[in-house]
Amino acid sequence: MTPLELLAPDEMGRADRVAMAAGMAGPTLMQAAGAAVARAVRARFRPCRVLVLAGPGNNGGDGYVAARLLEQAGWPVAIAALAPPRPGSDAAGAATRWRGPMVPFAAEEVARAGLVIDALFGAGLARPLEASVVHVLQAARAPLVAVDVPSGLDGATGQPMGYAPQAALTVTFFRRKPGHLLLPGRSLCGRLELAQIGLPDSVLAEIAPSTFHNGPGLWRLPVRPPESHKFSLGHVTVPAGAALTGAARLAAGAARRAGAGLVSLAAPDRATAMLLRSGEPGLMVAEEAPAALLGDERRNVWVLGPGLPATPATRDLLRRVVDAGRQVVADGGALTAAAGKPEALHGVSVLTPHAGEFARVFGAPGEDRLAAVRAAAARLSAVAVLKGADTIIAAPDGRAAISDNAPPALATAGSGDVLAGMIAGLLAQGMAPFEAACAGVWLHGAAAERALGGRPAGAPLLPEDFMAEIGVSLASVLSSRP
Ligand SMILES: NC(=O)C1=CN([C@@H]2O[C@H](COP(=O)(O)OP(=O)(O)OC[C@H]3O[C@@H](n4cnc5c(N)ncnc54)[C@H](O)[C@@H]3O)[C@@H](O)[C@H]2O)[C@@H](O)CC1
Ligand SMILES: [K+]
Repeated sequence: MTPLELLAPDEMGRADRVAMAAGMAGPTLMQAAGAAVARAVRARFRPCRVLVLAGPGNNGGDGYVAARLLEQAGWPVAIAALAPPRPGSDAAGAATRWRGPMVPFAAEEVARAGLVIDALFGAGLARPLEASVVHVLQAARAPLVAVDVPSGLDGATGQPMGYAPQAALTVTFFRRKPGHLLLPGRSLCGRLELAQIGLPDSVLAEIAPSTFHNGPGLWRLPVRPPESHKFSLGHVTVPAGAALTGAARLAAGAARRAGAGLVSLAAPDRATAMLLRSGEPGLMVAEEAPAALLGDERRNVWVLGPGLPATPATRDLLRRVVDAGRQVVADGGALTAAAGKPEALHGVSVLTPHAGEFARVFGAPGEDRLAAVRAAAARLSAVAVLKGADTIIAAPDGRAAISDNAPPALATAGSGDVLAGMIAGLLAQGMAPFEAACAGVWLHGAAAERALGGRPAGAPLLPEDFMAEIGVSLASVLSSRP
């Protein structure tokens, strides 16, 4: 299985140094990295005229090794060096073993190639590419294979520093980097291959990675003991607004399917209660004012926001629920009601903003969304989930996870309400907030994937449709576990 830890470029550099201090030789790692690139190229492409663009650092060094091995395999290869490696460096060692043709670092050379290997910059990227380098990269007509990352892509954030080329294939080493999963990095990498180059996993003990690829290996779903009864599996309460009752119903339906023992909607008035009762038969509808339900401590988790208005009343309700010691998943109206006032959300367990809501509450996240979500989680001592095609989940203790299994079909109204309900349903059964949020996000994507059933990932999908697949997705994770 692909390891779940993700290493930012500086952590990767530390891993490298730890291994070297333990006696691992730099040239050995470089040889293994270059060999992995050559192997991936040979597996995916037919022999053709290869041009390796080599930078001055170790990324370039990997390129020299790959060039040599491809040439030995009979491929026509040339190298265009942007700058020579620093004398005495591992890359300089790799360069001296290259006996094949060197060509100018020029657009015409790139345009003539049948395959371009981009070994300009990897983890050592320090500033945006110069315009002349961008010009050369943009001349490529052929597929581009990136060594470690497409040059210009910040491996920590997934954002190009200005420009990064579109790769058909990216070969990275030891562990994936956050930028391989975060957008637009994930798209720019094309197909991603992870190669092991001899670095032992034990170096991770010193790095203590805190960023992970979200997947079932990262959390454990609650398993119902035989003596379970509905009251032992939590009670999720979802206050509904008078308008947008559908949002609350979706959240409540999702909480049930995620396994909460009891789920009830709280109606703001009699007419809304009637409307809500016409929904699923298993959903309970309370007609008391939400605050009157707070005395019942078995109502352990509240979903606040789907379909609630962004008003001071919503903010007050959130405060009362938190002060009563209940867990809260804050979404929609509850988030917008905290626009510019993040402290209004203090005490919630999980908040699930989309990009717009995140910006309203905390300000625009900027280039480094991973850092911004971590900062939001730390600031509120809550789990923060920034929803999107590359949902980021961060815990106040510094852990973060990146999800990449959401099909674009999930970009539809109601999808977020379902997610908030799923997370609440998992929390209600006793999962810890970070694990519940990660599991909810992943199962949400998995349910959508199932609902698509082989249709294109961007095909339209109704929340009702993928909600029906939550139970199966959950069951398949449970049954794949010993
Ligand atoms: N475990 C590891 O960390 C391993 C790393 N390897 C390779 O080493 C790479 C990292 O090597 P380095 O740390 O030498 O870094 P890079 O090779 O990514 O680049 C560093 C060099 O590029 C220059 N530079 C940075 N940005 C520039 C820009 N925009 N324009 C012009 N010059 C710029 C720097 O001044 C420095 O000379 C990885 O990406 C990977 O490909 C492999 O060799 C094997 C093992
Ligand atoms: K590169």
